[in-house]
Amino acid sequence: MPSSDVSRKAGLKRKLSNRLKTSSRKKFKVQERSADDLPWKTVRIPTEAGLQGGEGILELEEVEDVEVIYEATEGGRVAKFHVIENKTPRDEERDPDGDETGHAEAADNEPIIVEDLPEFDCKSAKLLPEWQEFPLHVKVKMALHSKGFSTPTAIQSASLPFSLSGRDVIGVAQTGSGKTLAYGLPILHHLVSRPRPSPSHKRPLRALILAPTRELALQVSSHLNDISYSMERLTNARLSGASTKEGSSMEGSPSEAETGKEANKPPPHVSVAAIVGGMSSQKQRRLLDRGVDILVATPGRLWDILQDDDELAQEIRNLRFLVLDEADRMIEAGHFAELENILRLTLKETQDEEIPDDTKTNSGAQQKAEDEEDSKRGVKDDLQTFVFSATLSKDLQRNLKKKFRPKGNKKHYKRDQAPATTLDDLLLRLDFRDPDPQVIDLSPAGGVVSTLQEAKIECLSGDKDLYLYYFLLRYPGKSLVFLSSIDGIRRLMPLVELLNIKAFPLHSQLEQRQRLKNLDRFTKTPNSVLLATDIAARGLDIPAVDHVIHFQIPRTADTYIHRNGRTARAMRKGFGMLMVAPDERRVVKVLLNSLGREETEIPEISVELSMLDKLKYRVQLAKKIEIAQHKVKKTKHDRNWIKETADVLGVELDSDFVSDSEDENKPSNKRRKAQDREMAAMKAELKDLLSQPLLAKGISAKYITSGARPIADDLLAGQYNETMLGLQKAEAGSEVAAVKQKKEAKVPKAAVKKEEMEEEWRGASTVE
Ligand SMILES: Nc1ncnc2c1ncn2[C@@H]1O[C@H](COP(=O)(O)OP(=O)(O)OP(=O)(O)O)[C@@H](O)[C@H]1O
Repeated sequence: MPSSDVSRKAGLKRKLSNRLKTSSRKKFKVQERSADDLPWKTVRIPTEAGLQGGEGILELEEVEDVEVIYEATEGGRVAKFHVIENKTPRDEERDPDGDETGHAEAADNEPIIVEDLPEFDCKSAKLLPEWQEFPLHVKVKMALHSKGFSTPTAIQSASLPFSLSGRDVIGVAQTGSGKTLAYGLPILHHLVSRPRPSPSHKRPLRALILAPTRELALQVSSHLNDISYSMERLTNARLSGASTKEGSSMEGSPSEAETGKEANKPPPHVSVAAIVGGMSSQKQRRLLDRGVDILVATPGRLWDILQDDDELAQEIRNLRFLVLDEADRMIEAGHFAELENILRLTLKETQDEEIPDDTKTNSGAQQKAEDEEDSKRGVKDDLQTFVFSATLSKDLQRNLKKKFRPKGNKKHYKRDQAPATTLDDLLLRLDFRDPDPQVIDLSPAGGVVSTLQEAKIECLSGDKDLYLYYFLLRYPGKSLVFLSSIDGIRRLMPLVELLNIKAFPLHSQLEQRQRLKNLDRFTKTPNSVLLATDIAARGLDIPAVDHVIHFQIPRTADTYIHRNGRTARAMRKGFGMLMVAPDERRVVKVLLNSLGREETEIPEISVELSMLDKLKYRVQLAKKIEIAQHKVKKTKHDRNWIKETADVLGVELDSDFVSDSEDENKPSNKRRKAQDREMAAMKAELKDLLSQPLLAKGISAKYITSGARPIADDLLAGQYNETMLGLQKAEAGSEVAAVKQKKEAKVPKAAVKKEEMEEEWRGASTVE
């Protein structure tokens, strides 16, 4: 290490110390690092020095912007290294003083915040070698380490070099590939690199993340909060005068929040909040009044709040980061107008933006000149924009890029321009400050994640309930079942419950609190089922979903990709199954063709027909009960409605109607009683059926070592299906592969087709 550098920085420290001694101003500690983790740069050794090879010197390194502080400890004098601000080029442009909180000149009586950064040496301890190339703040790295994220995902690796150097990024990568942190890490890095905001100042909004659904917005905010909490926990920050905890380690000593020492706790370095519809808007407003760094919002609720909050509107005009997560879905979700209104706030104040006029073209020379002008101009101001999705059409990506290419024959976008009509139109109005936003497209061919096994079941639509029941028993696990309509969920829910399947609904007509509760219960209940509409299709990161079942066919290829994306996340295995009725076959074909795929690529799952027969009666009986229950509920509901309406209108009801419920001998009451008895009998029968073991063909339950298929060995090896005795435990994907191989190996193609067709269209059950 060249000693001149160190002594220069030591001098700087002395200067700082002197100033601090004479002032009671707020003091911020900058990053503290171990010697090995300083931003060392290799010194090029001139060839003329003649030191190459064999001289005992392999590499010389130097370091800049580091304070060396000597502390007297019991064990002697200890040197500590403080790195001064870790900035992106844009930070420097915007904020040469390194304080964008607007309170560098803090009040004299403010408390001092002290932080203990634990020894975190990713270089020498090799804790996070895979993250080494990314200049992320040490606190961010510590949090990544504590979460066990030892390797960046592909989209993170590909986008971080650009986002950390201040560029705008359009990122497309498969579902479950870590896109949230791909855009979240540069934001966290930026925020944690500035001094910790003062407790007595409202922090200005720095990042706005827009997400299409409430659940996704809440999930993104909790994901980022999680990292922020980890940073906090590992940093052990406290207000000066508070007792110091000893032995702060990489795993982190308990935080003050955990030990209840709230009084000494400074505000978090980074604060993240979500504002979404369906939750208390007063509370959300209070949150905003207190000030947050990162706001995650659905466009609808944000626009509601913005309409009477000029301060927030102003903050959005001054954002440092704007993120559109799953932008394509935001349009489908009917947030078009609100989204556009919000985006208008982020347009550059002084200059109308340009969008290309595709009807006119540029000459090559003109184009070149304008490109040069662009690159000379560099970034216009400091807003960084990130657009991420698993599905952003190639056309749109091209158009977004093209926006910055041909500058001749400019068409100006004005603030009062007519509303956008398509996603392309809308995104083209995004005011990227970067003259050449970086497009990173890592989406897999055909939209299929490599760890996803796809399959289908072809059956009559009336048989879907039966096949679904079969699937859930045959392949226990966490299953997310997608339906296209809320009515469909309302019909299926009581049926699966009668069949003793643990199921939870999720759709837009449920209250937000109930939606979150159901998601949580689904997450925590093993072998449970979530019956959901497409509000659950995008972005939700529910841990360990084993199966995605398309009970009703998705309407678009994008929805198919996003639904499937709820499983096979973060390189885990997953299974997606289409349930195709004859009249849906064409839709499936079109859908797959639009992904450049063939319908025949998706194999059929093998079904144990003998088992299906046994389940048929259960399903029929459950349906009968469900229909009868529905009838009773409806009659009750109608009677109550008539009574309530009559009350409101002050109308007297017919005496027969009023006394109906009391008179035992009335024919209608007798009928009702008989119905109740019938219902009780059916329920008892179903209960009995559900309690009986389901035996596969050739199985003897009494003599497990005999019968056509002895099951003793499977039982001993724990390889048995718990509800279907005689069938081995199996993963849904493995049975698909077996069928594929069998067909390919043994049966001539023509014969397979005929046999399959007969089976496919015969149907298995009828609804009575
Ligand atoms: N570097 C990493 N190492 C390990 N796990 C990670 C890493 N980054 C993110 N994850 C985890 O991967 C999971 C998926 O991440 P995320 O929800 O960001 O995916 P996504 O690409 O946004 O998916 P979708 O397109 O469905 O919204 C999360 O549980 C997240 O915690």
